[in-house]
Amino acid sequence: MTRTTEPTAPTAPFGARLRRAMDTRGPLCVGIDPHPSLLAEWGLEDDVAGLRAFTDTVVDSLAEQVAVFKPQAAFFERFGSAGLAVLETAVARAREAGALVLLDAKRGDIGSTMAAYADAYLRTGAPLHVDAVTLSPFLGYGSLRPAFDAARASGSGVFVLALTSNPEGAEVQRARADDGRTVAQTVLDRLAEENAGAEPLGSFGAVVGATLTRADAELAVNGPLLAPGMGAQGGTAEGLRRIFGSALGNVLPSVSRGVLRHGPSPEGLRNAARAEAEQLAEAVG
Ligand SMILES: O=C(O)c1cc(=O)[nH]c(=O)n1[C@@H]1O[C@H](COP(=O)(O)O)[C@@H](O)[C@H]1O
Repeated sequence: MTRTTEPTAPTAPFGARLRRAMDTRGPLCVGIDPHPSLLAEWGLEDDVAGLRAFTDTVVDSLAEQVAVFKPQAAFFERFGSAGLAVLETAVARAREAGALVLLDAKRGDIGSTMAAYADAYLRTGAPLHVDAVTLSPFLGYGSLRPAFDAARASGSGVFVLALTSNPEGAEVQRARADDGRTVAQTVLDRLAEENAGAEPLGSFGAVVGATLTRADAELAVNGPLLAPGMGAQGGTAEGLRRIFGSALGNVLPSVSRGVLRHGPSPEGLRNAARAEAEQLAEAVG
């Protein structure tokens, strides 16, 4: 009988591993969003074989170059268990090649169910264990506690939605609580508590869109700030300086379609990711 070996927990916490990846590979996250329209542009069918070819090409082309991949779970879930199998393989291959994997799942639920999500993504040895996962705090920040606990135990990380890149987000996220703080600021303040004392960087990040005009929030959470919305949604490298100010050093800009539309040629993908990284280094440095 063949025994499978349980992977050991990563030695360093996610924040430290992310800091090292951003410093050595540049602060760029490439989203893996296999939209049906992109599959068509790549000459692929909108089926599991097309999904697998697309995902493998992105991972094989960029895994030694980019700091972080962010697969968007929805595009894999569209295909049921076969799609999840593609995701599982991609996660393993990306991590083997030295890239970190942030699964964009935006999970959020009552605490007891949150514990099951944490078990799915943040437990060492789970089939879909990733380096970090995106979470939604809108059932109450405290409901995410099982995910923080699981992440600490396995050296993983989480990114909590604070100020999202879509225009509809503001009506919830900019709403003010009785103490005058916005909902987003309450999330950011709780993350700062979570990351207190962590060096060189905490493992618990916030999502702050690259499309905002201004943050109008205190962003010093001592953790990473994922900035999606670059490219296709209008976010620019120059805009990051305006939004993030002195927190710029902790920003992980994320681009999906802006890079993916340069495939299926591996060279095209690599050049696009390199160009993004250079622009970012110039704007952020
Ligand atoms: O959590 C995210 O990644 C996310 C948060 C947010 O505020 N806005 C946002 O666009 N995203 C995700 O980032 C990706 C953006 O893709 P592009 O617009 O193609 O770069 C999608 O997978 C979105 O689901």
